[in-house]
Amino acid sequence: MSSYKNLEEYDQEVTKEVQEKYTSILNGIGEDVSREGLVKTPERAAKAMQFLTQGYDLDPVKILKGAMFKEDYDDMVIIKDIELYSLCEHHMLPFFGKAHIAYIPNGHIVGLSKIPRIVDVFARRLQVQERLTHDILECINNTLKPQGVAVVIEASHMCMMMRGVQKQNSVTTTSGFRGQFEKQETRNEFLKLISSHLS
Ligand SMILES: Nc1nc2c(ncn2[C@@H]2O[C@H](COP(=O)(O)OP(=O)(O)OP(=O)(O)O)[C@@H](O)[C@H]2O)c(=O)[nH]1
Ligand SMILES: [Zn+2]
Repeated sequence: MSSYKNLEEYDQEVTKEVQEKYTSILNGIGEDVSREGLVKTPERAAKAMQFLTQGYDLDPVKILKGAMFKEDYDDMVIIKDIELYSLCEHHMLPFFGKAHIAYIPNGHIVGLSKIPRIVDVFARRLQVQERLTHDILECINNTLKPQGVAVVIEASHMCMMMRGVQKQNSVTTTSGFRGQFEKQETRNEFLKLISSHLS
């Protein structure tokens, strides 16, 4: 089964190559790479970047297929408030927030933890929020083949907070709906349930 990378699992050649680039970046911004605090920074940054982009090496279909169980339950299953951290592909700065995901089974349910796992698989890549939303949506739709699937993501983008327009409070919401969730009634039930505070 796919799992997250341990530090010792980083590809040494990739680490070395990326590390050299980070040394150039530090030099480029006028830093002294030989000062104590920075000596190991290029290596740390190279490993951090590999961690944050490890989703390219993971197979979300395999993750879902590894825990699909035959079950007749055919009501809505919602996993809400799944925290996510990704990197915007325009600035390589973080965007972060929550995903709310629902599906209506069609003969098979999926192990609950696999939904947040596939969120991480797609979030740990260079992304835009819209594509991240659709990647998750299509993966569940094509693999689980449910009666319907819905994905809502609410996120804050550091590239809009720390730089650029410098807006601290704006939240971007993206959504995608397939199957039964294309019907207004089902979609509204889902939206009502994710905005309630039952939990
Ligand atoms: N649609 C979308 N845009 C994003 C996302 N993340 C960052 N962006 C935007 O990507 C755009 C890139 O625009 P550019 O004008 O090429 O870059 P820029 O000069 O750095 O733009 P500013 O951020 O406005 O300073 C910006 O408007 C960002 O806000 C995302 O997930 N989705
Ligand atoms: Zn950005």
